[in-house]
Amino acid sequence: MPSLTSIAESIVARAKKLDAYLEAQNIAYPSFDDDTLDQLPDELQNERWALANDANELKQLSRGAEQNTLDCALNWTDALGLRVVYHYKLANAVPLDGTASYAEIASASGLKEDLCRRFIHIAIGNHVFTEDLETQRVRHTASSRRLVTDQGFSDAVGLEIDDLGPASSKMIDVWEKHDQDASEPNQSAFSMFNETDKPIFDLLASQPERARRFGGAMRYFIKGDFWNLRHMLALFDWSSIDQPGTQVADVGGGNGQISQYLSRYTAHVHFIVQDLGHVVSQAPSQLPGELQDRIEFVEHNFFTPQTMEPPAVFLLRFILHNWADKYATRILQGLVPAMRKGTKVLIHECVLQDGPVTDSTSHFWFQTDAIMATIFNGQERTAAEYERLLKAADLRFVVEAVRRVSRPSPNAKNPRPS
Ligand SMILES: C[S@@+](CC[C@H](N)C(=O)[O-])C[C@H]1O[C@@H](n2cnc3c(N)ncnc32)[C@H](O)[C@@H]1O
Repeated sequence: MPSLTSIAESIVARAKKLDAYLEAQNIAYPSFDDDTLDQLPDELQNERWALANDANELKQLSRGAEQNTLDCALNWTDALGLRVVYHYKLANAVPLDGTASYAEIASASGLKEDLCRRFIHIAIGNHVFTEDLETQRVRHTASSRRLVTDQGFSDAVGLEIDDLGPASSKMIDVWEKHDQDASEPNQSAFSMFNETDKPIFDLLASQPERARRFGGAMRYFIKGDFWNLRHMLALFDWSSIDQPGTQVADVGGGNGQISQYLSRYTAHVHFIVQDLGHVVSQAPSQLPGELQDRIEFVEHNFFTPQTMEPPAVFLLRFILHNWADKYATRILQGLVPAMRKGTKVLIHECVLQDGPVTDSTSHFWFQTDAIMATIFNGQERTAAEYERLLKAADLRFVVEAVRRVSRPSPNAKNPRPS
């Protein structure tokens, strides 16, 4: 382990680089009121996340083993503070550029004044709101203000804090009930918490506001660079199959947005987007006219054997992580009847790193593993786990390559080259 001083020196070196850029561009230093680091160029965004990781490591070392573990154990109190803020829309009760008294916040939100004060004070510990010392009036920080001004951000916070976090409290009960072998999507912690035997999307289908929030949160998350579709171009040489007559099956391809993107970077490939009936019946109407003859939508349940002529490529993007091994294996087995020697299966997923991961950037993917477990009984996997899955489906699958995009923070907003 490096000395505290050397970690601190790394922090100083990184901070100097960021400060130098801000100064040269006449941009204010970041504050809790104004998150100016969002304005950093692509090449400095990675420096920013590295600074955060170093700072986090130094913080954890200086807090020490006990306090650091207790910090983790006490996370629920901060989550509760944020949940109260979210639930009662306390951020909306404070003017964007002014202040509000606790009485005014109480009257606008419907939450009793003393509860407003207590839980806003908890949130202030995470720089969600601040309070003027003399007047005791509440003022926004960048975080609380964004809850008001950015619906997607608010949806993302709400989904985690109001829906998924509480549902995760049932994870161990699910394991106990199913001999630690829970694989059914309708027996997830989410389903148990919501006292239903429906899987998440069936339940949300009858709850429009929750479904809207889920969709809003997903759209917010995939604005991050990790999900930028241009990575699809770097991960596979599409020109190698771009000949007349070539077909690509986009399995679970939704409304065809991936195929649409790829069709703009190929001249000849014909894309067959497969999904459930209710999805493919809506999708063609959203297709731009010039792509009508490049992209076809076909109803296909991926748990059933493929009946199409063997395509050059089966593309599975963010499909397998929604499913436990039992089902992921079946999805892969379903491809086999339409495979010939040389047929490619492109699995585009987050691939967990092997071994211990402590930096907060990579740790995010282990957090998504917890999310997959909670809502679907699904999971994120390492490369070795994907290989095991493929071999369990059919011993003839051969892993040719595992390609990773450079590892920007999943929440980084600015696109950067892969
Ligand atoms: C997480 S989304 C991924 C969509 C797309 N591949 C992407 O990367 O944006 C999962 C997709 O699988 C589809 N799906 C779920 N169950 C399915 C099934 N049994 N057969 C075919 N598609 C299914 C869903 O409708 C949805 O479009």
